[in-house]
Amino acid sequence: MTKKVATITLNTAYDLVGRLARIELGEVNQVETLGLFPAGKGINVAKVLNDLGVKVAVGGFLGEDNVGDFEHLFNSLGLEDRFQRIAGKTRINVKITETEADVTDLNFLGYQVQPQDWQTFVISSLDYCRQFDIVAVCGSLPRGVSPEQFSDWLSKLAQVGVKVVLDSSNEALTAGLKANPWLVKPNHRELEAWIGHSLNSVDEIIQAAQKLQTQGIANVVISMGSKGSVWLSEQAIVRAEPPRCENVVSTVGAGDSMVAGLIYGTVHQLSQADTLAFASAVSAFAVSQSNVGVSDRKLLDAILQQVKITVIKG
Ligand SMILES: Nc1ncnc2c1ncn2[C@@H]1O[C@H](COP(=O)(O)OP(=O)(O)OP(=O)(O)O)[C@@H](O)[C@H]1O
Ligand SMILES: O=P(O)(O)OC[C@@]1(O)O[C@H](CO)[C@@H](O)[C@@H]1O
Repeated sequence: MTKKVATITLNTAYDLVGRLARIELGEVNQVETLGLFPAGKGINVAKVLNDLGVKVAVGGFLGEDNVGDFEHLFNSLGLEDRFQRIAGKTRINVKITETEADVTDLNFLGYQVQPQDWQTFVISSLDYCRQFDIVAVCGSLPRGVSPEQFSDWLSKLAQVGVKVVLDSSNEALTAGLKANPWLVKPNHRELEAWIGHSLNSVDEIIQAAQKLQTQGIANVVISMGSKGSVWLSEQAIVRAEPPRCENVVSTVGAGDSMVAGLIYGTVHQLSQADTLAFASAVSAFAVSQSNVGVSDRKLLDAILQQVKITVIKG
């Protein structure tokens, strides 16, 4: 039977994505706008899964003042809309890619979740999530949701019997880890922040990831940008190296595309190595475009052929 998938985004965002040679602080900067997208990590994961032919439901919070483009997206893709509308606006995140540099993020403030909103969310989400096999909980916490509330809800979600995939950062990641999700995907920097010191080689990254594993997390996937990723499970440690992308347009959503690829592999019962190879190809595909999604399956297959997989232990 096909596995049912939902993604939860508590802190949704409109992404305003652009590109310029170099940001001059204090000056007027002309930006080549690449798009304004209804987004947030869980929505990005859902968009990619939908392109890959996996049916997805989406939930979390949306500000009722600027909900239009989100509803248009859900309708046009046929995503099952479980979002709770609350007072206020969904935030806008500005993302600028400089030539030969990383993305600069300017994340603005959005809605504030009220205690009553959270109570309603906890009751309804724990109810509707029962019908799913995999629930991906992605992104940061909005104002009004404490790490303790998040951890408590996530523990209850795991107890419902779904496979919880967690992709978050900072205090939400630390709090979420206490709920023993089935899979986590921090990036290299997030792992450093969690462990409290820098990690300067793949070996050091694996050692730190093993500490996460011993906390009771069955699958720990660490993404390392253009250097690829490692996946530690009870069975094996696998490393994937994507091909070098010559034309990086925007790395926004690369991590979300990887999470979508990991879920795709799980849904289709691929092996650990095949799943990580597939997820690497999907995420490498993502950096060559301004938005997330898989528009060209042939190109994805071509990238997949170039992913290098190494079984480090297994
Ligand atoms: N320049 C690149 N070339 C090829 N693949 C890449 C590149 N950058 C990222 N990737 C792929 O995307 C995956 C996720 O990237 P990264 O570690 O930057 O995630 P992230 O920081 O969670 O991303 P996000 O920007 O979505 O938060 C990597 O493991 C890799 O497979
Ligand atoms: O502030 P968060 O929730 O951690 O991240 C939000 C965000 O940066 O993540 C996505 C890219 O991964 C974007 O669509 C969105 O703006």
